[in-house]
Amino acid sequence: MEQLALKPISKVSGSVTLPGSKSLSNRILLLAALAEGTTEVHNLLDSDDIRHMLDALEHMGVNVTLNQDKTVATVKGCAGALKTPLKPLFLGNAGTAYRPLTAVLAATQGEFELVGEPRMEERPVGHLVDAMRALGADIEYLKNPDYPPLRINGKSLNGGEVEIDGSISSQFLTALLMASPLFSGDTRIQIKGELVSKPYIDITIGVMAHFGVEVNNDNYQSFSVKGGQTYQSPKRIMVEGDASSASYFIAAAAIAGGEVEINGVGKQSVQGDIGFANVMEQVGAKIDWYDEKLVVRKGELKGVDIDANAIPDAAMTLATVALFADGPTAIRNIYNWRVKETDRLAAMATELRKVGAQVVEGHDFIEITPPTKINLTDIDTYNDHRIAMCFSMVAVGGHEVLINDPGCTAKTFPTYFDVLASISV
Ligand SMILES: O=C(O)C1=C[C@@H](OP(=O)(O)O)[C@@H](O)[C@H](O)C1
Ligand SMILES: C=C(OP(=O)(O)O)C(=O)O
Repeated sequence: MEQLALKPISKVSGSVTLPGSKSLSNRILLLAALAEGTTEVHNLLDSDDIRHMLDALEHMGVNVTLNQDKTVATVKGCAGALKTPLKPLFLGNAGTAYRPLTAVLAATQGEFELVGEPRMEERPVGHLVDAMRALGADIEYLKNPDYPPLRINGKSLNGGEVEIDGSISSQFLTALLMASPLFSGDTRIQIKGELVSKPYIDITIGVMAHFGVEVNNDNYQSFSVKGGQTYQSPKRIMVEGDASSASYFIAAAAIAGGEVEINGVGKQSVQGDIGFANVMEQVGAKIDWYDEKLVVRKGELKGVDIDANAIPDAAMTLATVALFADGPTAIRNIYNWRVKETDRLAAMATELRKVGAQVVEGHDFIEITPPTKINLTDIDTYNDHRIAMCFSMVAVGGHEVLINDPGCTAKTFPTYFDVLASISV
């Protein structure tokens, strides 16, 4: 297996331009494909998760052309008329492709098989399938109940009143919302349990609005969408930089200093993970906020105790920032770390202990006490892009670290280690 030896970094300084947001890219591609009209998507992310969505759309007859560096896509909308693909749609481990496609295809005439990487078969999808079945969808589990792969016999659905469990993943509600305008009648969705990762629902509602569909959100408890609508292309749409990817550069500047300008997200960001910048201000980073960029400098780093339910992805970065804080850090209300690329609570606890931290791993929290001495060790990355990127903070803190399988960053940020090198001194 490939291993990357990251040498100690004494300072980070300069400017980075973030790749496009994963969450926005895959939502926009799917709605552009379903829409009436042609959409030019700018600053699209070029990564594995997006490629899986693009391949799936292509296999269903959608015409997409990409520019040379694959950051501008021209999508000819099919006005809801996706074709039955000749083979199963392989969606890797991309939740933002798998979940929305499950709901949308269940409401589209045709037969579809949705498959993925082995880990995708361990990531639950039952809450979404339950809701879709309650609306009359014909979805079959091909291996284990509640988990991918799925066979979908798509057909016209009427909509109506439906409940969905929101306690494990917001992606199920996102998927149901995106499919709702395709139902013939109106839909009213009631949330069961406490909805997690709420800011991602704002992203969904915002993208749907760009495509001409309004969602009524009653305090994240119930949602309503009118039926019988076709998405309308906005003609041109710009993807903002990825706020989760920004977290690594915010953290790096806060730990190592120098000054880093991060282009692509700022005060105007629609992504909840921008909240990581506020958390880092609490930790001690010095941040200047502009509409679409941040400038970050080092500060004295304090341990904090936060509820990170709203920023589950960026919060992982805090777990490695914690290695350099002056006291313990607690990250709470993150049970669903366990059902993402790997069991992230267990994996982060194991790898942080290898570096020398004292760690308490709870059912839905992690507490990290910084080590007195950082050990030289190799970091297992569990095919989880974020673990690979998070542990680069060890080098940023001035200690060599060996990252196993660094190529796993291809899920959302294939050029991450090059971009980090470009600002490292
Ligand atoms: O809707 C989205 O774009 C996402 C929602 C979050 O998942 P959960 O809602 O499962 O927490 C997040 O972790 C994921 O990376 C992207
Ligand atoms: C949880 C993640 O991915 P997914 O979109 O596959 O859920 C992630 O990117 O951290």
